[in-house]
Amino acid sequence: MKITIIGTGYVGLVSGVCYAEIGNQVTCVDNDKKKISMLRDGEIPIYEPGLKELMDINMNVGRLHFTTELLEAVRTADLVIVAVGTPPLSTGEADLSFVESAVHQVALAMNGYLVIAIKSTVPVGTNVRVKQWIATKTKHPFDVVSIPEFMREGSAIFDTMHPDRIIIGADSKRASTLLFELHRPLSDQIMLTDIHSAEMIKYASNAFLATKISFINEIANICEKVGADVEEVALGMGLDRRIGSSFLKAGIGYGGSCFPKDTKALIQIAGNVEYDFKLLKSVVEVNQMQRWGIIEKLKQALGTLKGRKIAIWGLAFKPGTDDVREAPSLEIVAKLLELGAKIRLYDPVAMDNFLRYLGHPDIIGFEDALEAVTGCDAVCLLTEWEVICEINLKQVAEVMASPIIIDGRNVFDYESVKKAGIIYFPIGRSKPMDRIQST
Ligand SMILES: NC(=O)c1ccc[n+]([C@@H]2O[C@H](COP(=O)([O-])OP(=O)(O)OC[C@H]3O[C@@H](n4cnc5c(N)ncnc54)[C@H](O)[C@@H]3O)[C@@H](O)[C@H]2O)c1
Ligand SMILES: O=c1ccn([C@@H]2O[C@H](COP(=O)(O)OP(=O)(O)O[C@H]3O[C@H](CO)[C@@H](O)[C@H](O)[C@H]3O)[C@@H](O)[C@H]2O)c(=O)[nH]1
Repeated sequence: MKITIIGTGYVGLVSGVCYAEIGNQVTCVDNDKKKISMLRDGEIPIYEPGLKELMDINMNVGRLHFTTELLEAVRTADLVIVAVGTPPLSTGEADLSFVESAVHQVALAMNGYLVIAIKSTVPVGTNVRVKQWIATKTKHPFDVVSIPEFMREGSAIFDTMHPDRIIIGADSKRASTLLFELHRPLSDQIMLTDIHSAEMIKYASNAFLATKISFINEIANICEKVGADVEEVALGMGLDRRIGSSFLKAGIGYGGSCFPKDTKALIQIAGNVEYDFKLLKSVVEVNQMQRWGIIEKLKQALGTLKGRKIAIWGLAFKPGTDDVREAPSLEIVAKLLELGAKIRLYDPVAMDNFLRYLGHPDIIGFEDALEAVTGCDAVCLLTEWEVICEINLKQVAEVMASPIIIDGRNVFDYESVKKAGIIYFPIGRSKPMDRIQST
């Protein structure tokens, strides 16, 4: 199948590479000339494990191409997939201007029947508007299909090649058959549904996962007060198959380019039809509060933070990516600077992106996790990179001015930190000794 993808960001690039890998001819279009020139030279603008290797293979066999020439790419395609961004507006609503502009360009380029599939995350009802936008610009016949994307950054290739399910929202047999054929090699769990439901499945899935995270974070906060251990609680809850163990990891809350934006957008979608989505509003509020737990623990450990040297381990919103969009690290570091702390940063891949958002004379970046904590009064672990989880805690204790770890991702166990002589503040875990005493 000849596929043209408009928008070569995380989703467009990973999808393009994977569709090529299963034998399709793929052209990825972007209006960012610098990005396309990099990609043509075989360089990738993002950090995503396994992506470069798969991209090289498919470029070398001539199945994967990059261009800024949308018109030619649309005219030669059996299927056009739109994967441009839908960032949040200040109201929380999704900004659909990139989608609107992209489909206008597609409509103007059409020279016959075309299936246009929307992969961008768009509010319920958008694809009906997309049809209207296209119809005003072309006389050629077309179908619009919704194919929401569920990949996670950091494991995007695996998620795309082995998806739990494919959702196809369509109102035309011809179009849904084309999309079904494309995805058949990837999954035997393909659900055909109407367009509105497909759009809602995407938001509802992200909102549900975000709810699980905020739920376990509140349980963690209660655990701290009643002498329980949230890691034990999550393990015990997850053994119930109706609950499941995933997305029950307590910490500093969710970040990234999707959960924060999509939860707020769903609150708006509900609000637009006069429905007050109380539960989801609380999920967002709990998530926002959760990151301040790190600052509270630092104050508990050090008293004032003015003039203190604080190290930050991990800046990306999760391990496996260089993405810092809506990462808790941004707000936590900004708050620490406001409180007068001197910041030492370490992240294996996200440092440059972070400093682009938040450069400051009181911030110094390091290329080594141990160097970053040397001489520091405390370190806050914000992203559970493997290299940080496996650090030699004894060495950490030796080089720090005071060996204090605030563990925002609960990666260390009490025995190891105790042996290393570290003063340890995890999230939602009371010390085993305290638990024994409280029984
Ligand atoms: N990032 C993820 O993990 C993820 C996962 C699932 C769904 N989504 C959704 O997918 C969509 C894309 O997300 P992303 O993270 O890939 O965004 P992104 O910002 O990384 O990439 C979007 C790309 O589209 C390009 N673009 C914008 N307008 C264009 C136009 N008119 N013509 C050609 N190119 C254009 C931009 O230059 C950019 O390269 C969003 O709606 C997002 O919510 C993202
Ligand atoms: O138990 C957990 C699981 C995740 N997180 C945090 O939640 C955020 C999101 O993590 P994850 O879902 O793994 O990454 P994303 O790449 O944002 O993927 C989500 O958002 C994408 C964009 O919509 C969807 O496609 C994916 O299905 C959905 O998982 C990160 O900050 C994690 O640290 C937790 O705090 N606890």
